Amino acid sequence: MKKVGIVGWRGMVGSVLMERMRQEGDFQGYTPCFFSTSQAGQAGPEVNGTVYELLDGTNVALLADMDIVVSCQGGSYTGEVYPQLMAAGWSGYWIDAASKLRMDDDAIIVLDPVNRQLIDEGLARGIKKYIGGNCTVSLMLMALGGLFEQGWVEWISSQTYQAASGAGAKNMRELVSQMRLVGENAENLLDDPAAAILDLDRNVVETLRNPIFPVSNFGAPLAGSLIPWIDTAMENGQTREEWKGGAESNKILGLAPGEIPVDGCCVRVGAMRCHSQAFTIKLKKDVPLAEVEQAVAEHNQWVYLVENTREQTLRELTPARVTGTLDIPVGRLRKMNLGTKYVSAFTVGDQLLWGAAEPVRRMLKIVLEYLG
Ligand SMILES: NC(=O)C1=CN([C@@H]2O[C@H](COP(=O)(O)OP(=O)(O)OC[C@H]3O[C@@H](n4cnc5c(N)ncnc54)[C@H](OP(=O)(O)O)[C@@H]3O)[C@@H](O)[C@H]2O)C=CC1
Ligand SMILES: N[C@@H](CC(=O)OP(=O)(O)O)C(=O)O
Repeated sequence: MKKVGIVGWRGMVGSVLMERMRQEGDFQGYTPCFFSTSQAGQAGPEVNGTVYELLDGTNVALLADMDIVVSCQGGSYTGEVYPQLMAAGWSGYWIDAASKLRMDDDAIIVLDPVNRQLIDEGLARGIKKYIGGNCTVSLMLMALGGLFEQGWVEWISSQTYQAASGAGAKNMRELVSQMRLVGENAENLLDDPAAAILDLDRNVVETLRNPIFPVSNFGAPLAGSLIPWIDTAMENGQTREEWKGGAESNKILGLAPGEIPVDGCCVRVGAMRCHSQAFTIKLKKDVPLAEVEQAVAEHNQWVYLVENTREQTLRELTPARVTGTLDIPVGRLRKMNLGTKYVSAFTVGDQLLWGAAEPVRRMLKIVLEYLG
């Protein structure tokens, strides 16, 4: 029996991974071992009737005993532990949700509905590092994979509307705390239908600007506001999140760096765990809209078209509708006034599912199948 070490299983991404693995009956055909960096020796998760004792996630000798390690523990953990495993001569498979190793030459960014061929070639070539992509990138490629597959895309500009979950569990709590405070402070004015709307507005703004408003995680109000900055600064004025759009998309598609330019502005909004994106797509030729729609809709079993009407958009194309599902709706699809080669589209996806846990879960199955 192969041994699979799972690190980070109780974190936010790891919990979604565990949930999906249970739903899909994935815990069979191998011996799972659960690791923790802070709870070694304590009782871990119960799987198929067995409660697993937690192993020390910092113990390289224990990790080196695994055939496959799946980590949702984060980039600093990977940065500390992976080099030690390599130095110890470990030759197992490392599957990771963190960005740390993504751009390594000997790593493949995994999104199998889009790049299964690259993954299979990698396995055959003896590649051992398989890393989940950035959430906005994975969700964009799940949505627009059909257009890339056709070779129609000249460039893409993406404007993102990213959920609090992308910044972590504490940030999700902070967003809801902010919402609560706004609601509590406005309660009397809200309950009085005769209250002047500008008084209500002033009340909300005063709450947002109050020095005691909880912003220690985001650094600024998100409820009733937005934050047009995600991740660190790059030298060229992009944020790292914006840089990932171009760098990771081309790598996932097996293209040369920058072959298809992807750039835009990444913005944090007050959604809980669904990232949304508006795309301006420049096609290489004037493809009729019906063919664009067909290519998008036929690419994978999770993507589907939302009719470009108010009714269908409000019903299908919102974080509230999509959250907690693997659905990848694509709507607002139309030719733009900019010219016949320009297409506009909008998509929503759960950033903890296709954006983080699902590609990793599926990759574990692919490696296990490969190893037989
Ligand atoms: N959040 C996201 O949207 C995405 C995250 N990722 C990657 O995944 C990594 C993990 O992210 P995320 O899941 O948000 O991280 P979390 O902070 O939720 O969890 C990481 C680890 O923190 C420890 N921990 C400490 N206290 C608690 C607690 N009360 N509940 C649960 N875990 C606790 C656990 O490790 P231990 O048992 O060892 O103490 C856990 O595995 C990120 O660093 C990022 O690299 C990738 C894509 C998207
Ligand atoms: N940066 C993403 C979440 C994330 O963890 O991305 P990455 O896996 O590229 O570090 C966000 O804030 O929405």
